[in-house]
Amino acid sequence: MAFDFLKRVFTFDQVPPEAPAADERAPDTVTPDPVAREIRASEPADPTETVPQDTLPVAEDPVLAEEIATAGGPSADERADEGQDTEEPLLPLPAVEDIGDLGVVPLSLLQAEAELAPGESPTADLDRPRDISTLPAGFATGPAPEPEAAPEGERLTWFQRLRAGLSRTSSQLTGQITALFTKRKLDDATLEELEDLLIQADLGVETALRITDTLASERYGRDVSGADVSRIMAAEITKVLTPVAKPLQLDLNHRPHVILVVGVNGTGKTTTIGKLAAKLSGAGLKVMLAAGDTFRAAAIEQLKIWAERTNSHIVSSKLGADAAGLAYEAFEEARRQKSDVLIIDTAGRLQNRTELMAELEKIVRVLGKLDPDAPHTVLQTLDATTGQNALNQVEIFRNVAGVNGLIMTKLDGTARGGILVAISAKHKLPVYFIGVGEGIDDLEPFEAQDFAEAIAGIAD
Ligand SMILES: Nc1nc2c(ncn2[C@@H]2O[C@H](COP(=O)(O)OP(=O)(O)OP(=O)(O)O)[C@@H](O)[C@H]2O)c(=O)[nH]1
Repeated sequence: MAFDFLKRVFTFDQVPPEAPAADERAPDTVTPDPVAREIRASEPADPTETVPQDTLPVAEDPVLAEEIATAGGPSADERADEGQDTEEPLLPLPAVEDIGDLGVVPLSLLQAEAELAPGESPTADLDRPRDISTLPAGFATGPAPEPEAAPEGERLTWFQRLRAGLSRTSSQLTGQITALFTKRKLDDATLEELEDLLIQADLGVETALRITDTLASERYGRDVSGADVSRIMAAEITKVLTPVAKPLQLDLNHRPHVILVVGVNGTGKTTTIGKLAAKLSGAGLKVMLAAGDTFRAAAIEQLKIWAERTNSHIVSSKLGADAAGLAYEAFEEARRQKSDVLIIDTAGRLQNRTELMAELEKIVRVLGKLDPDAPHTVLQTLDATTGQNALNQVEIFRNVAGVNGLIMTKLDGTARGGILVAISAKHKLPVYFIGVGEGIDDLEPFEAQDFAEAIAGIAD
C-alpha cells in the first residue's frame, strides 16, 4: 500500500520504457551505430523491422530523435511549412558507394583507404600519440578524481531543526542581552530593559519576571554576561514548561479513544493527524481517521493519502457535508470496527468567526451523545510562526471546544516559539508533541528542557 502511494507521488523514470509495438514506432527509427545507420539508409525502408532493445535508446527518445533529425537543418515542422516532403530520411548521410558483398561504406572512407601506403591501416592515425598539452578550457587530463564522499548526516536531527527553527528568536534575544550588559552592571534600569526584551520575545510577563527576579537575586550590582542570562533563562523556562510536557494519554477503555483536532487554518491539523496515525498504527493500534474538514476537497484527499500511508481506515463524505454528522457517523463506524483510536480532522477556522466556532461546538456536542466523555482529547495545533495571536487562539478554542492539549507545529521553520512559554504559563495545558517538518516522522514528544535551551540559545 505504501508503495502504491509512492508510485502515485513519484515517477520512476529509471525504468526503461517498454519498446512500442513495431507499428507504433516511427518509421525513421535510428540505429545509434553510425556505420550501421549508413548501411540502413541505403536499404529499402522496412517500417515493420524491429531493433533489439539495447540499441534503441537514441531512437526511442523523441526529443533526441528530433534533435538528430534537425541537426544542421530545419525541423520537421519547418520543413512542412516550407512545403517540403517530411518523409525524407532523417539523417543527412554521407555519399555511399555500393561495393558488392561488403554492402555500402562511406565514399570518404574508400578515398582515404586509396591514399594509404600499402599495408597501412586506415585507422592507424588513431593509434599515434597525440599532443594533448593544449586542451580547451574546462578540460583536463589524467585519471578521473575520486568522487568526494557525501557529507554525513545531511538531514538534520529533529533537535537541530528545532534549534535552527528557534535560532531567530534565540540569536536576536542573546544578541540584545549581550549588548545590554556590555560595560553595565545589573541594576534596576538594566533589569527593566531585560524584562522588555523578554516580553518582546513573546515569553510573557510572568516568565520575564521570573527570569529577572532570579537574575537579580544572583547578581544584583555585579557584572553580568550573556551566558549568565541564557543559563538562568533556560532554567526558568524549563520550570514553566516541565509541568506541561506530558505524554498524550490514551484511555483504551473507551475504544475508540476519540481525538478531535482543531485550530486555525493552516496550522498543521491534517499533517499532524497523519503523523499521529503513523505513530499509533506503527505501534499496532487500529486507527480510524474522519475527514471532518468538509469545506475543502483537497483536505479530504490529503487525509485519504495519510490514511493510506499509515494503514488507517478513513470515514469521509461529500464536500460541504455536515461536519458534525460526519463525526457522529465516524464514531459509530469506529465502534463497529473496534478501532482503538478515532482521530477527527476539522476545517481550519479563525477564532473570531462565530458561526464556524459554533459548528465546532456542535461537533463536540454530537460526539457527546454517543459517549458523554467524548471527545476524550481535544488537540489544538498552533503554528510556531505565530506570535501573540496564538494566546488568543488558545483562549477561544479552549472555551468553545474544550481544548485539553496542544501541539506546536512548524518549529523547524523561522519559528518564534516564545509564545508557547506564555501559553503554558497562562493555560497550563499539556503540550504533547512538536512538529519539526512536513514528513511522516517529523513529530517529536515535547521536551521542556530541550525547548527551553533552544530558546535561550544554549549550545549542546
Ligand atoms: N515545516 C513544517 N511544515 C508543516 C508542519 N506541519 C504542517 N506543515 C505544513 O503546513 C501546511 C499546512 O498544513 P495542514 O496540515 O494542511 O494544515 P491544516 O491546519 O490542516 O490546514 P487547513 O485544513 O487549511 O486548516 C502544509 O504545507 C504542511 O505540510 C511542520 O511541523 N513543519
